[in-house]
Amino acid sequence: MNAHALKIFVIGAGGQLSTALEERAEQHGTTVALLGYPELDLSASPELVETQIFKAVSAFGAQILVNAAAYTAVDKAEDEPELAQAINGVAPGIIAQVAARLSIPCIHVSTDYVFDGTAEGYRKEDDPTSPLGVYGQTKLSGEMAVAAATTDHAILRTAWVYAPFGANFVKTMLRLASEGRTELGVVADQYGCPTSVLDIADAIFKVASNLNAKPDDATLRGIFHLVGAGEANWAEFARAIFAGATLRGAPSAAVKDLTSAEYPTKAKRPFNSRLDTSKIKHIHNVTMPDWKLSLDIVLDRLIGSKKSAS
Ligand SMILES: NC(=O)C1=CN([C@@H]2O[C@H](COP(=O)(O)OP(=O)(O)OC[C@H]3O[C@@H](n4cnc5c(N)ncnc54)[C@H](OP(=O)(O)O)[C@@H]3O)[C@@H](O)[C@H]2O)C=CC1
Ligand SMILES: Cc1cn([C@H]2C[C@H](O)[C@@H](COP(=O)(O)OP(=O)(O)O[C@H]3O[C@@H](C)C(=O)[C@@H](O)[C@H]3O)O2)c(=O)[nH]c1=O
Repeated sequence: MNAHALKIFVIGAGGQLSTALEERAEQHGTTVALLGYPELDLSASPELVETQIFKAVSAFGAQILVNAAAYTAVDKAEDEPELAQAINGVAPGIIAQVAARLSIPCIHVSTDYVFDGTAEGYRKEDDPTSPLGVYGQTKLSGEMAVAAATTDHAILRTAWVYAPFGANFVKTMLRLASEGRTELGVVADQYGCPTSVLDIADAIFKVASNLNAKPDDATLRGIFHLVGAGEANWAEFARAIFAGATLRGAPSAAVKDLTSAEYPTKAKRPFNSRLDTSKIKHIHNVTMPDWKLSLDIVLDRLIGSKKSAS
């Protein structure tokens, strides 16, 4: 282990982001420790949560605290608003308070679903928020709790996250095709920016290093949008997944465009949640790859590399 490695403590284990951070820590010259469910239950009493986190983070001697845990079941959150609020709305504030007590920066991750999706174009960090459902409302409340607890924070709003592991849209599409579905109806009127969790992890290591290097630089702190370059609607995203599957000899399905009304869900989703990433590019020097290039990397890991044409 590198004695000078940046020590990063991650709240959450086994999720997409916590797994990616753990996997990529060494190549970024950092040492990562994680604390997640069931050892830590973020919905437990705030006193217990704070005590457990403080003890673990201070014992590790962390220089940065990252919150990678969240309640991410968008539809289920409509039926469990209190649980979603405890995990997404309250716990981030407790985590940020621990960071403040230890005088270390806190990196928190939020979502495009804080927007209602009615505006045109790409959303900037200070555009008005107006979440449509419980998940987005609780994530917005978490952003506010972090900002209230410490100015030494970076809140990274990402979107449409996919990974070679965990639960995500790419894996759902591949699973449905492998189960024999030959045609799938997918909504084509919700637009956003698909984002590989591997790119998010790389960006977090860079942001962590910047925050650590310049503890008094306020411009490095605040809210930043962090999504894959490019855009898609969910049907286009699905078609790209199946095109990649076909090239790799894996089962694929035809995609039929649906409207949101034709694919009813418990929670409403924004029609346009494209995020503008120029702020993180200019301030943290983070340039996110095109989501289609990153999708290739994830598909390589999930179903193997492309078969050469013979
Ligand atoms: N996934 C996406 O499409 C998007 C995610 N985000 C945000 O990115 C961040 C990372 O999300 P991602 O990794 O994809 O999410 P995952 O759902 O893959 O992981 C969430 C993690 O939080 C943990 N967790 C949930 N409840 C608790 C609890 N009560 N106590 C402790 N840990 C808990 C889960 O543990 P367990 O598995 O044991 O339940 C899991 O490790 C989150 O802040 C999310 O809101 C933003 C935009 C899009
Ligand atoms: C599986 C499936 C989904 N859909 C639609 C439903 C929805 O509008 C869209 C995406 O569905 P999902 O349920 O996979 O995605 P969803 O849970 O809405 O994804 C969101 O997760 C949270 C955590 C975030 O923060 C967001 O950025 C976003 O990634 O595709 C279809 O149209 N057909 C299908 O067969």
